Amino acid sequence: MYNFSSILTSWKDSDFDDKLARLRREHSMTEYLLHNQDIAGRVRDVVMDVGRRGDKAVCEYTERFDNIRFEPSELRVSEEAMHVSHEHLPESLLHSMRRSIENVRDYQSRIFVGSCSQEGTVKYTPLKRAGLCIPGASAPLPSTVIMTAVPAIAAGVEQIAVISPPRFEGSIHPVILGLCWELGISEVYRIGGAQAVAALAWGTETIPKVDKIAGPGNDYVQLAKKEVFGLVDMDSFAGPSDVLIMADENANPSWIAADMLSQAEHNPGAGIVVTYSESLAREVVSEVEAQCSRLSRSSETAECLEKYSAVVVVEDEKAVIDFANNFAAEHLEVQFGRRSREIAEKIQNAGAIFVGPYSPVAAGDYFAGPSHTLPTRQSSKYFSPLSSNDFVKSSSIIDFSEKMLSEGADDIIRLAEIEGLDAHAKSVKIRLGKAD
Ligand SMILES: NC(=O)c1ccc[n+]([C@@H]2O[C@H](COP(=O)([O-])OP(=O)(O)OC[C@H]3O[C@@H](n4cnc5c(N)ncnc54)[C@H](O)[C@@H]3O)[C@@H](O)[C@H]2O)c1
Ligand SMILES: N[C@H](CO)Cc1c[nH]c[nH+]1
Ligand SMILES: [Zn+2]
Repeated sequence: MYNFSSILTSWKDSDFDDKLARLRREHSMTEYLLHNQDIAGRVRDVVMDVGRRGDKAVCEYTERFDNIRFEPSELRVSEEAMHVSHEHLPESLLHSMRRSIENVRDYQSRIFVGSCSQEGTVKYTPLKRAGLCIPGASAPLPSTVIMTAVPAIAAGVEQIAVISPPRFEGSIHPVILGLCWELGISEVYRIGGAQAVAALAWGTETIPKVDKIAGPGNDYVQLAKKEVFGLVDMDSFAGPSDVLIMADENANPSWIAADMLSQAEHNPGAGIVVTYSESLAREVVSEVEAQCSRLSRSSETAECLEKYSAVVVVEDEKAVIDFANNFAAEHLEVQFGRRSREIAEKIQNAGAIFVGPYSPVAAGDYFAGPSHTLPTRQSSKYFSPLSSNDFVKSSSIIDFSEKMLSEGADDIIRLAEIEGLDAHAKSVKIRLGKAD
């Protein structure tokens, strides 16, 4: 059995401030970007090289980082392989996937701004071509296909290209392929990391350029998305997973422990609890110790608990809420029994908020409807979850009549003249017969 007593920390302990500062550093975007300039530099080199040399560079980096030698013509998965993978999906799995897809489609359609009529003010147009990153190195994540592709489909994106890193013998997990086929996506490339993001952003001889790249991934994927911003659009920084669980004294310690472990098993992943109840905190730690050893990925999960996780006891309820707003979690659980909704109302910073004891993160990861691709490293202070609204762009509409122009003419002319831009002023005057 594991001993995780070191993750417990209380405001009454002398080293509390130090432990909290370490936890904040571990999860801070600022610290991460300041101290990973070397990776960012290598990612930039890969991105630029792919821009200059296209497929040749993509194949070289795939050989270097994934140990697979491909010819450019082999990068795209054949439709035959995708069709066969779909045929082999077990009926029960396909049934669960379809229920999940329906929930996501329904939620993403309901929140889509593009379907609200804004006649005469703004025009929404779906992006034509989106590139989606599906992780596959530490663990293949088929559910991420649903959580990235269905929002794009709900927005009306015409073409979707998927990248996912090659595993042994260059294959992609068959469930990822089968699921893409189920969703009508037939353009899948078996490449990952910065080289794959760069290929989608620049376009290569065999991979057509996209308009936006979205989806989770490791440091190389996320830093490459940041690097190609401008050439294409990108979604948030969706890196290593975390959950912050706010709990009162009546919350269930074994359920909380299970939810902490479910994020820590992502490796890298973090489970953090904040409560004002010392007895609950102690029970959570014992439960984590008891449950961790029974998991199939127990040693990696234990490592993530020790490195990135914590059970924090603070003074009172207000301190719990302040901690949560400061931490800006990717996933935030509110385990305050009947008061969970009321407490959730006080939260400003969180990627997704899971309200009450029957909303584990797993419900959002697989089924509820919002995408599980969420901003990490405390970036939920300024980024939002991936959604159908990421796959639409807007054009403003200015549709003046002669009357409207003449009513605004003096102001427009004055504002243009103060900038010394006579031609701007004249373009109004000429229409109203005021030009000299
Ligand atoms: N925030 C979210 O919404 C969310 C959702 C799902 C997954 N995730 C996260 O996504 C991540 C997935 O990571 P993964 O390990 O599966 O990787 P990945 O599949 O995202 O990327 C793997 C690729 O990285 C490249 N790479 C690896 N080591 C490299 C090196 N030393 N130099 C250059 N390139 C290198 C390789 O080309 C490899 O193919 C995890 O952190 C997981 O927690 C986040
Ligand atoms: N919790 C992860 C990041 O939000 C997503 C995921 C995929 N599969 C299981 N979980
Ligand atoms: Zn998860």
